[in-house]
Amino acid sequence: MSCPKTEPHVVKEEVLATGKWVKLERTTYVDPADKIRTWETAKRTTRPSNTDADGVGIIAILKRTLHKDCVVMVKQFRPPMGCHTLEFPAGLIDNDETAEIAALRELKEETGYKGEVVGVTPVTCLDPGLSNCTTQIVMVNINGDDVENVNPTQQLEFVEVILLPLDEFQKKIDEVIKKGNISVDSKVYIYAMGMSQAFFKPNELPVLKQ
Ligand SMILES: Nc1nc(=O)[nH]c2c1ncn2[C@H]1C[C@H](O)[C@@H](COP(=O)(O)OP(=O)(O)O)O1
Repeated sequence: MSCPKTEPHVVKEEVLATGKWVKLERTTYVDPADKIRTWETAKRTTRPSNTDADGVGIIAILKRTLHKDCVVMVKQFRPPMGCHTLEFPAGLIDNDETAEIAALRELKEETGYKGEVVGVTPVTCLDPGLSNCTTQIVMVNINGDDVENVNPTQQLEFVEVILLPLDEFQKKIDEVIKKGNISVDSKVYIYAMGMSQAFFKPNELPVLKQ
């Protein structure tokens, strides 16, 4: 016997606790079997009214003469993880900012580099089983030969900038992980796996397999 199919939807959102940056809600929803259920949901309190994205992540490629292209990464202590993390530069979108403007501002603040936007993703979710948090990934090229990018000055003293060659990205990340006590952002690792696939096994892309 087949179950009747309902379009699942949210019917109620109750705030259980609110902090300055984050709130906890009880979300009441109707599931596909037409049953009423609840979910514990975390939300940021800071999402600007002009966008569905909370923040941006920045894939910044540093291009310099006579150097390999490098991905600009940041290492910092993340209190929720209780350890350092290796991430793409990232940050929250300020009110009335576009993703592109936020990305160039955050890149400059966190790494000192001035970049040029070459692409931007749609709004994507980050951890949908826990939170409605969203991000747009912004692709940025940095002209490392430009005089203002030769000795970049960051504005955040607790953020360490790490340059990793694009053609060995996954290998270099694995080396960082081996040293221990650091967590790598899953977006970073998945990008690294995609790069390895593209560089070393282009004919084995899953889409080409029968
Ligand atoms: N969940 C958070 N708890 C906090 O206590 N403070 C937080 C949270 N999220 C952001 N912030 C604060 C910390 C910074 O001062 C500002 C801006 O963060 P931003 O640099 O834009 O984003 P991250 O790269 O994710 O730190 O917000």
